[in-house]
Amino acid sequence: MTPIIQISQLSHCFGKQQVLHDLSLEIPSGSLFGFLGPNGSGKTTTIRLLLGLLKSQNNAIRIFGQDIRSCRESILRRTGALIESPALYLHLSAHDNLEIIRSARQSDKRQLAEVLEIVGLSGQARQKTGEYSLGMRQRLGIAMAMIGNPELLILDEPTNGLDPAGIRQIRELLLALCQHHGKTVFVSSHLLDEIEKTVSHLAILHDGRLLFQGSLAQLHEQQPLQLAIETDNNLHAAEILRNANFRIPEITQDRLFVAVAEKHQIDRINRLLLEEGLCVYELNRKQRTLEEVFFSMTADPSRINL
Ligand SMILES: Nc1ncnc2c1ncn2[C@@H]1O[C@H](COP(=O)(O)OP(=O)(O)OP(=O)(O)O)[C@@H](O)[C@H]1O
Repeated sequence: MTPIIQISQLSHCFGKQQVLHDLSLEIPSGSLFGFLGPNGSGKTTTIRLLLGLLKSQNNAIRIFGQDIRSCRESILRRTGALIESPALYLHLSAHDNLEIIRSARQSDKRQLAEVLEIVGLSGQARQKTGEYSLGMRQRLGIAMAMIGNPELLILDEPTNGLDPAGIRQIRELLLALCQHHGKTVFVSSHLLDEIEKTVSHLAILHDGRLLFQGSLAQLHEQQPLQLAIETDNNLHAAEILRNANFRIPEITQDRLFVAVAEKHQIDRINRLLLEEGLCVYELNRKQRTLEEVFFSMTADPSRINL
């Protein structure tokens, strides 16, 4: 896939504070790309640089193959954005808020009904946005970003402050935008569960440095394999495996977890336990959640070999 956004060695300083360090990223066209990082890691700064709201200090950002510094206008015509919360006229309806943007962008009037339908607000289109819930406002913000039918949507923390139902609606909306409406969606978030359920690709940022970029599958492949084992005597099983030089990171009441480097060790573990007369009830690969991976990376980024 051709990258729709290419960032190469992007650095940024606010005064003497360097907040981005040589950030290089490629966002594949058609992807739902999650941009993850703890508070203050530089996500919003990156997004503001992508949109030309901050001037990049080196020649590092290309979107649709064009340089943001020299082609900002033509890039923004093909890009919709939502940074945190949408700026709404609260005394106006959703329809009228959208109409202001539509007329400024001189896009087709039929788009209003279309975007309202996509974000599930057709029924409340004439209601004042001051009466909208936070989730409805965020969905309207995404509808606003879609006016002009942009190929690329850049959304900064669109689920911030939402309840679980609101988060789920945004998640379904982002998936639909990508899968059914052909958009590339670049979304920042610190909600790891959400990212794991939604994105096809992701990048992890920490203190302005990139720790990982790639697909979710690649991220999981890089993680050490662990086996969850249940036997009729887990303590004895742990002792047998330790004696055979296996590392046991964790024992819970009903399982022990064993670190394995290669697939064939699983067979060896099984044989060792059976030879010692243990009953093996379960032998299962344990996949670390994104949350576990994220915290292990951000707790000690130097350990990650990317
Ligand atoms: N306008 C500014 N002037 C000075 N420093 C800033 C400015 N904007 C951001 N920073 C600093 O840059 C760093 C990165 O901030 P940024 O908002 O990009 O992080 P973030 O990952 O988006 O965090 P959050 O999840 O809290 O929004 C922080 O240390 C922040 O204090």
